[in-house]
Amino acid sequence: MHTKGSSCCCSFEDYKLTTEWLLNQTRHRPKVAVICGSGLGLLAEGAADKQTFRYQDIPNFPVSTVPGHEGCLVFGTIEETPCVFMKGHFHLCEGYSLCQVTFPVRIFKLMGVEFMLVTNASGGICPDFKVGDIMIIKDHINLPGFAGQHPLCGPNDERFGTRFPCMSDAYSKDLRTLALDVGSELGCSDFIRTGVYCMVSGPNFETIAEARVLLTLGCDSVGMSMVPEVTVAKHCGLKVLGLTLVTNKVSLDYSREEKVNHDEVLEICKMRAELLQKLVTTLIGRCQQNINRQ
Ligand SMILES: O=P(O)(O)O[C@@H]1C[C@H](O)[C@@H](CO)O1
Ligand SMILES: Nc1nc2[nH]cnc2c(=O)[nH]1
Repeated sequence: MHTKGSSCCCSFEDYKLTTEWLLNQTRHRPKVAVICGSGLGLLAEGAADKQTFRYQDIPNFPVSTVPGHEGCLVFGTIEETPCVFMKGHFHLCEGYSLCQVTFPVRIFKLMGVEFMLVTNASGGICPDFKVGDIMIIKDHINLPGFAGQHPLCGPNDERFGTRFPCMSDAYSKDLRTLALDVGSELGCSDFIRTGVYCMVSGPNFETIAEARVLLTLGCDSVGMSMVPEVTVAKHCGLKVLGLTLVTNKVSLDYSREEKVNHDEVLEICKMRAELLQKLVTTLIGRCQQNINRQ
């Protein structure tokens, strides 16, 4: 089903088979999808009436290999809103094609999902950012995409979206405003930021020279995921909100000695997981009110 190389694409039958398999296995019909980044699987714990499927048991699904990614799909409800959570997502640096990385997004679309909340861990580039900040993503830079590593390269299936999609409004303004309002209600305004997120492939963290380039490009934080999923979500008409947790400061200065590592990333995710769960749960509840009003 998956072939290597940038023209990798899954056939519509592959998406249909997986979707039908899931629709037969669960009575849940999610309206909201939440992709949980490294160490953020706790977000799914707040759901009621949970039903869990391991990625390895779902036809055509890849499996998570990065520590901090449990590798299961959790259906459930948050304040009466039917949701589906990805406890762990996929990365280019794991060796997956972008078709595999973004495969779940089109499944969510076919299942009837309307909103997608994506979370991940990232390194803070903006000098004002602090470890533990939560950045609401207003825009992204798809660096791998500049070099043709792009989930929409290859044959375009019009059943999902247009050949040349607009990406300037990838992150819903309404959902960003809602996230800011909910953040301030929860007393988090001191560490809620808004900014531009840049994706690189990884798996190494940035050199100092690379970090300086990203700062010059206007990036506020950098990570190794999220952008392919957002791109495919926008292509197929899902509303998207991206929240990235700043788990470390990217070094911009040769005289500074600190060295980032994945354990440190997971430590900060653990510290903020409960608050992020509260933020996401409240947001989903408000989204439902928006859906009801539409
Ligand atoms: O939240 P994600 O999965 O993007 O986590 C980032 C990317 C790497 O998995 C990890 C590096 O520490 O952080
Ligand atoms: N590329 C990148 N990804 C991250 N994920 C968490 N922290 C970082 C970082 O500093 N750089």
